[in-house]
Amino acid sequence: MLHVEGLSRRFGNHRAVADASFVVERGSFVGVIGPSGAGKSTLLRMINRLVDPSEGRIRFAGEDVTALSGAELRRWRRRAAMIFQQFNLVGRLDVLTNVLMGRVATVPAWRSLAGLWPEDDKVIALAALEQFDIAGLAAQRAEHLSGGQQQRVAIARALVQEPELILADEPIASLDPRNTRVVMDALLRINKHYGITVMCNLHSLDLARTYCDRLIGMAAGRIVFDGAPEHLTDAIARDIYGLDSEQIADGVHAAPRPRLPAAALGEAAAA
Ligand SMILES: Nc1ncnc2c1ncn2[C@@H]1O[C@H](COP(=O)(O)OP(=O)(O)OP(=O)(O)O)[C@@H](O)[C@H]1O
Repeated sequence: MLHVEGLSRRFGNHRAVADASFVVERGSFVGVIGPSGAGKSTLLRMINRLVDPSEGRIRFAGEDVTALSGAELRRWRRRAAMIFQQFNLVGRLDVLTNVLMGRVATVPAWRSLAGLWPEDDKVIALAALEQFDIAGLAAQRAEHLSGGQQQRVAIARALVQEPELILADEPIASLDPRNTRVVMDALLRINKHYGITVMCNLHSLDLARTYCDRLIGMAAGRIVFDGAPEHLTDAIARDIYGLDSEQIADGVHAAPRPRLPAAALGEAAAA
């Protein structure tokens, strides 16, 4: 179980996340919704500790995540795998090797550096690709894949980390409608088939309502809704997004800001 208690993050005088508190039950699929700039990404990044909280505490299965550093923090990032809008694959490497990167903590460094991955890990990585119908792409360079295929590779890489929690930060923001469905189905499969808890930032209310069993609504850094999708009325959605009824009916919301690849921000690719 994930406990978030009074979590805040300030950038200068601006509070990107203000006093967020909630508990996430194991095995749930939680959508974090809200307009651009609401604090969704900062919230997820704090849980993974890519961003340090200014105040508050994160606990997971009794462990104080906010207090972790060094090797303990790296271990936490394996348990809480992050999926990014821009996929964060190594384009010049083949798909199988990208997925094997998710096993990097379980093999001696010399083996991964030399590309001498244990056969067992290759089997695990291929099986993960098969889960998402892309095993046939194993030998292709990641940069030659479509966005939807790349995001499925990123999800397979997260899966082979054997995480307990997946934090997906706008995973479908760069994808067309068909690939959006394919990627959301892949996340749903991870959640339902493997029982891995998923927290997913989404701009589309329609998608959030379709895939998530709980929604956390954010506006201006604060949590303004926390409940089942069926309890998120159009009136509440209007308040969260500051939109009119027609826009809510269309499921259209402010587009996310394009993000720099996390690698460019110095973040760990599959941390
Ligand atoms: N590194 C940073 N430095 C300064 N301000 C930041 C930083 N990261 C986020 N912010 C600010 O914090 C606020 C929340 O940003 P955040 O990216 O968490 O929102 P979001 O809901 O994920 O938005 P989007 O949907 O557009 O991705 C915004 O006002 C943003 O400009």
